Parts: sequence; C-alpha cells; structure tokens
Amino acid sequence: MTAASSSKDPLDFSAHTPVMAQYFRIKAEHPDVLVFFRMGDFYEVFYDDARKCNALLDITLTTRGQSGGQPVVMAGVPVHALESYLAKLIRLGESVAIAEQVGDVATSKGPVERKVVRIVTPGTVTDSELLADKQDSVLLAVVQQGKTLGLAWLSLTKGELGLAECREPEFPSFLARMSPAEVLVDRERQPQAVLAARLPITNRPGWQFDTQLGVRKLCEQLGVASLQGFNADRLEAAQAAGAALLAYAEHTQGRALSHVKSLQVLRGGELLDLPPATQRNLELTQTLRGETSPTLLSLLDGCRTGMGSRALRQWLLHPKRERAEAMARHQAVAALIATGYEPLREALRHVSDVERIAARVALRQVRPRELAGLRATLQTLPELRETLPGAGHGAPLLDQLAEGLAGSPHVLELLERAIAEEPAVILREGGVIASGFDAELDELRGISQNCDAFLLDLEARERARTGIANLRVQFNKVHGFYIEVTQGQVDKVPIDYQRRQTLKNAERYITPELKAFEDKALSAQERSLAREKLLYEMVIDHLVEALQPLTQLGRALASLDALAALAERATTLNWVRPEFVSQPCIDIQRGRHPVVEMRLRELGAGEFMANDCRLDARTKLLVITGPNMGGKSTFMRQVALIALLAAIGSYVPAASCRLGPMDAIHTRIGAADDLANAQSTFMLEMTEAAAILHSATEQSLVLMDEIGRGTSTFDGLALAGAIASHLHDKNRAFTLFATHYFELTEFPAKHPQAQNHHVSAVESGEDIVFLHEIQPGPASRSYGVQVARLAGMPASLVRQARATLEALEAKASEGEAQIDLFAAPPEPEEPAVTLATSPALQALHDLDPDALSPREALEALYKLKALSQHT
Ligand SMILES: Nc1ncnc2c1ncn2[C@@H]1O[C@H](COP(=O)(O)OP(=O)(O)OP(=O)(O)O)[C@@H](O)[C@H]1O
Repeated sequence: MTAASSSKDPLDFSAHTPVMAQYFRIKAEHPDVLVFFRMGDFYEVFYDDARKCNALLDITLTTRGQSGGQPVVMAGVPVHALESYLAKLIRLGESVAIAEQVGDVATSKGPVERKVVRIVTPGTVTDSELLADKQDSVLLAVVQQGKTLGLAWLSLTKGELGLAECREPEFPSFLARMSPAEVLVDRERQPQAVLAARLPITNRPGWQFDTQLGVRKLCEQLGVASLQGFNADRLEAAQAAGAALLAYAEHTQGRALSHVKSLQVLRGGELLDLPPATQRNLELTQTLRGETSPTLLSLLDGCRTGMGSRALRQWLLHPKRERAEAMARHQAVAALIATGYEPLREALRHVSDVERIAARVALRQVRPRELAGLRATLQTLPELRETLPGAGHGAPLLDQLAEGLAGSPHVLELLERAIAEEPAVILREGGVIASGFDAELDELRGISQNCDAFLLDLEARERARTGIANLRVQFNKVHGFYIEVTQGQVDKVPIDYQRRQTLKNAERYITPELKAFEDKALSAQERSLAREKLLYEMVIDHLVEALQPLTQLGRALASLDALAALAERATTLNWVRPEFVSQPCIDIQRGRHPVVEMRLRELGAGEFMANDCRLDARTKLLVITGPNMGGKSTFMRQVALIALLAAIGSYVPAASCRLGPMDAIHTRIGAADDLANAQSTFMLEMTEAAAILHSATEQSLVLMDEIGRGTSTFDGLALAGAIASHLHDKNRAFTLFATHYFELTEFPAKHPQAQNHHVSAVESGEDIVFLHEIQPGPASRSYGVQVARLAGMPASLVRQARATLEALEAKASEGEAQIDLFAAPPEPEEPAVTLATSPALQALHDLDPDALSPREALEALYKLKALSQHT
C-alpha cells in the first residue's frame, strides 16, 4: 500500500486520534457484528455500523471531526436507552458487541481503556427485557459429516445443553421443534439443509467444528470425565457441533457458563414425530396465518409465569413415544384437580422467573431488582409448598417437584441481609446494598447523608461569626460547596474566606473547613458506590456457588405452573383423563376440537357437535366424505390433537379416550403454495404425500385431507385411490382419509380394514344444514352448489351450475366406466418381441413347412429350440 492511499485506510491506526485508534482495534477484532463504543453517556457507532444503525434504528447520522484525513461518520444511542435499541436489533437478527469503558476516567492518561464486555446475539441473549417472556431463545450449531447432521443446542436462559444426530430428511422436524434464534455453521462448509431453512446464520471458523475438541469442551462444561454417562459418547458429528457451540457461547458472554450442567440427548426415535407440516396444520403454536392465537398452545397456556409457559411449549413440541412421563403428568393433574389447584396458581402469581434469574446469576449479569424478585420468591416458598396436595395423592411427580422447592435457605438469608428492600434499578446509582450489611459502606453513606446536618450547623456558626444574617451554605454539581454572601454584605466577609465565584448580586466563597468537608463528602460518595459494587460482586460470588438448587427450583416451579395450568384447563373445559393401552387403537368417544369449540363458544355460534373415532387393528382407515363445510377437517384434526394432548400429559376434550402406542402424526391438509421455494400447489401436495408414504408405520396416525385436489379430476382421483391403497396395504397406518371423490367410497368394499364415514347434512328446500355429525357409511352427495349458494354466489350463477350438474350426472350414469381404482398395480410391461430382436422368430419366419422333409423338420425344430433359449 502506498503512503498516499494509507491515509484513506481507516485501519491505519497511526493516522487516527488515540480514541479512534482504540475503536479500530476493537472493530478489527469484531468485524462481523455492530460495535457499540461507550463514550460517556452514549454508545457510539461509526462508519458502516453507523449507516446500518441509521437504516435499522432510524437514528441520526452525523459527521464529526476527522480521523485519518476523513470525516468520522457516526451515530449514537443514549446509555439509558440501550436495551430498547438492542431489542430491536436482535429482533432483526443483528448481533452487537458492547465495548465499555473499563479504565478509570479520572486517572487515565490518554483515552480511558475500553473492552468488549459481551456480545449480544439473537441466540445468546439473556436479558429479560430483550427476550419474549414465553419463549426460549435457542442457539443451535449444525455440522454435516457425510449424510449425518450433527446438532448441538443451548438455551442459555435455561442452562440446558442438547445433542442430537439426524439424517437430512429428519432435520426439518428438529428445526421446527426448536425454532432456533441463531444457527452456527462452518464458514467453509455450510450444510445445505440449514441454508434451505432460511434462519439467521452465523458463520464460524471450520476448525471449531472438531469432534475431539467437542468431547473435551463438553466434558469440561459438564464436569465429567466421559460422555458415556449421558449416552453421548458415540455422537461424533454432534460433538463437533458442540465444540463450536460452547466456544461461541463463551465468546459472546465473555465468561464460562457455570450454570450449564446438564446434557440432553435427543434421538429422533424417542419422540412422537411431528413433522413441520403437522405442527403447521394442527396450529399448535401458530395459526396458519402466523398468529399466536387461537392455537392449541394459546388455549392451554394459562400459566402464571413465563417459565411455566416455556415449559408447556416445550412439552407440546417434544412429546415422547414412551408414555411413562405423560402418565406421571396425568396423575399429577388428577391430584391437583382432586385437591384444588387454585391456591397453587395464586401462589405462583408472586413468583419471579427463577429460571432466567439463575442463568443471569451464572453469567454475572443479574440486576439488583431481579435479586429482590428472587428473594421474594424464596420467601413465599413455604407458603407455596403448603398449596400442594398432601400425602396420599398418588402422584410421585408432585413429590419429586416438591423436593425441588427446597430452594436455598442460605441464599435467602444472604439476600435478606445484603439487598435493600427496594434496590435501585441499576447498580451504578447506588442504593442496592441494604444498610447494616457492611460497616464500611454504612460509614461512607453516613458521611454523605450527614451532609445536611453539618451544613446547617456551619451556616449557623458562620452567620454568628460574621454577623451576616442572610449568609447561606450551599452546593451545586459544578462548583461544589460554597458560602454565598449578597453584594451588600461583602465588606463583612472575614479574611479566611476565599472567593470562588462572582455573581451579579452575590459572591461565593469557600473556607478551609468547608473545603476539607467537601473533599471528605465527595470522596465518601464515590467510595461508597465503589464499595457497593464490590459487595454486589461478592453477593453474586455466593449465589454462583449455590446455583444448583436455584436451577432446580426454577425447573420445579416451571413444571408445577404448567401442570396447574393443565389442571385448570381440564376442569374448566370439561376434559377427561386419557388411558394408554398396549393394543393398537385410537378409541375416542364424543371427542371435540378444543380450539374450534372455544371459538364457537366465544362467538355464541352454537354448540360443538362431539364425535366418536374408533380405529383398531381391524379398522385402520376411514374414508370420510360429505359436503364442504361439513366438518371433515375439524374432525380429523381433533383426533390428532386429542392424541397429542394425551401424549404430553394433558387431559383431553372427549367423554373417554383410549390410545395404543403412537410414533408419529402425519398430516397432508390444505394446499398453501410455497412460492418462495418455487413449488406449485400440486407439487407441494405430492411431495408432502410422498414423505408420508415413505415414513408412516403401523403406529402412525395419518390425516389426508382431499389429496389430489390440485390436479385434473382423473389424475387426482387416480392418485388418491393409489395413495389410499398404499396407506392401507403397505404402511398399514391409522388413516383418516377425507375426500371429495365419491368413487373412493367404493374403497372399503375391496379393503377389509377400511370403512366409510360421512359428515351429515340435511337439505331443507334449496338450502343445506350442516349437522357436523360423523356417521357410518358414505355420503349421498356433495352439496357443493348449495354451499356456493350459502357463500352468496349470484342466484343466476347457482341456477346455471345446478343445471350443468344435473346434465353431468345424467351423462356419467349412462356411460359409467367400470374401472377398478384400487386394483393391484399391473406388472411392468415386457418389451415386445419382434423379428428384428429375436433370431428364433426370424428363423421361424424363414421356414417353409411344405418344402421340408420329416428329418429336416425335426432338425429345424431342434434349431428353433436352441435359438429360443438365447432369446
Ligand atoms: N363438530 C362440529 N360441531 C360444530 N361445528 C363444527 C363442527 N365441525 C366443524 N364445524 C364448523 O364448520 C366449519 C367447517 O368445518 P371444516 O373446515 O372441518 O369442514 P370441511 O368438511 O373440512 O370443509 P371443506 O371440505 O370445505 O374443507 C368449522 O369452521 C366449524 O365452524
């Protein structure tokens, strides 16, 4: 680089003022994130960072001075408003490095020392202000090794670390469950599956994704010698991801993660599979329009704390195939219902988010008010324990959770002694440590607080000494302490008064006595703030030691809150306890769709019609027909929702419910164009159906809603018939198959494990009334034209459609083709045998039987036989 061009290079430190040189050094260490550079009461951002913040945060861009011969482009946010700006940036997927002034402003020669104290990224935020209350923020690292994807994830706020490995097709299910806020990938080898998911990606150096490094880091983090105890010793790809994950989390937090002590290993096969399409179609946590309500979660979530809501979401998206945990929850819900859950829910109202506070203690980011909240929570624990069912309730899970409520008497005692009743919001302001905790602090505070008495006393003494009746002793921030004398009285001022300032009507003085007091008072205040900071750090040291019971307490409170919410819902909404059996079956009597039922109630739109569903080893597939708007989709979804609710440990909206083992819920419902992925409606429909046919087993529940709708009638009908046959004969999955194709009502006649059902409707004159009742047998007709009439189509159009329909029906019955839609697929055709391709045929063709003697005829026969064996 030439000398001339170097002046334009912002990284040429020599050309900059010392502060800017310091900035560039820090920026060079954090090139990929925004650097917030503390300067007094502002965080400043410079150059490209400033331009970006100007665009994203709408803050004013200015230029000031010059650095390296160029104007310095900058923007700033006030220190007190930092959190709200951070929240906005994190939501937009940006990361921010916070460079604080760590040196002492008063004693620094040159610019005060600055250091990046933490990096706030979407996946590693822990500040309660920046996080949604009810949702966890998950950081995920993904690495591809051959066909295996290694996953490692961390919820900093929960202190939970997880590992998993999966194949590419399983990856979307994992992602949908976790919905990570940030995904770490190898900069050089970004896995295709991650890119396709369009999530906020952070690139990390390739060497950090290393298996051996991962094993070492994971063992260190968990304080174990081997990962065997967690059953995680063979997960090499996941371990490699773990290495990058832990390195990044430590890098952003600027410290070790002392609260992360448990490891969860997820194996695809342990969970009830809920592919992304199922999570979407069943509207578990989001409606099809992307809203958070009304969904199954919004209906269930009456939790009193953020941690309870987060636990419930976790349960909903991670149901286990093994049903022991769900049964333990059913028992707990039953016990809470029997003994009354309201006192517990009431007590939970006064509980802080212990889970997050514990994490912030570990990261040493906890705020004074959070500690006061923790103290209040610990104080209410005995009362809260009283609200739990007493002995003999038959729910071991509740006893186990009650043990977690032990809290830590030592921590409570410390917080009661150390933290002020109502501490200041931030430590910097003082007033956080309780008086009586530390003698030195009390003394320093005493000095600054006793100021008033001293000053009044001095004022009285000086008035008496000088004879100046209106003499006043005062203080202001700029000039410190002074004695003020009005101009008319100045000649009475004694000799030891030194002039400090002259005003229009008065003179201000200082005396040696006042100066000595001033030094003592001001330094006392500074020292008392410094002392408070030190004491606060000491309190955190003690809390870090006691993290384990706090983390356990957080988990216990979260689970109790979620269970109490389930108990309340079960009672209020009149749900029943489901029963698990070992035989294959889905036997639901008078089942209801919980969300549709609630909507109808809210709108005053009538009662929900309860329906039965009976599937077992003899009946595995129901062909469901009936008019549009008749309730087919609602019925199918309600069966899936009831099965899922049972699997997470909830009661269910039905009169009774018996369920056999289940490994997955697959759904193919509706047709939303995936324009972003350039897939047509029909292509998407077929892709989703193909995925189901490849993975559904005898223990899966499959919902197929109007498959084949996206193409021409004959194509659609043919495909629908073939898909139903495949599900019935090959997958043998429990299948609810809703269709408009009447031809499919023939299906059960040829398939022993299938039955026809229909949703009922009655015609009254030209109108149609939906009864929403599922009845055995096929529907008689589809009522599409009547529904169009109900939808407000012009009367003339409806008349025309009806006439056309009648003509079409007449024509169809005349030439009814006898096609077997469900016949076994024909064998692939043999290639035709021709003279050109077959020497035997050619030889036969060339023979003239009349010209052959008997002996020649015999020889020709042998020759033909030989040739035929080569054909
Ligand atoms: N069991 C029921 N009791 C009361 N109302 C119901 C019931 N089932 C469905 N409904 C009402 O009927 C509406 C239509 O139901 P749904 O979407 O399930 O019909 P569909 O047969 O699948 O229609 P389409 O074939 O047009 O998709 C629902 O939004 C709901 O308001």
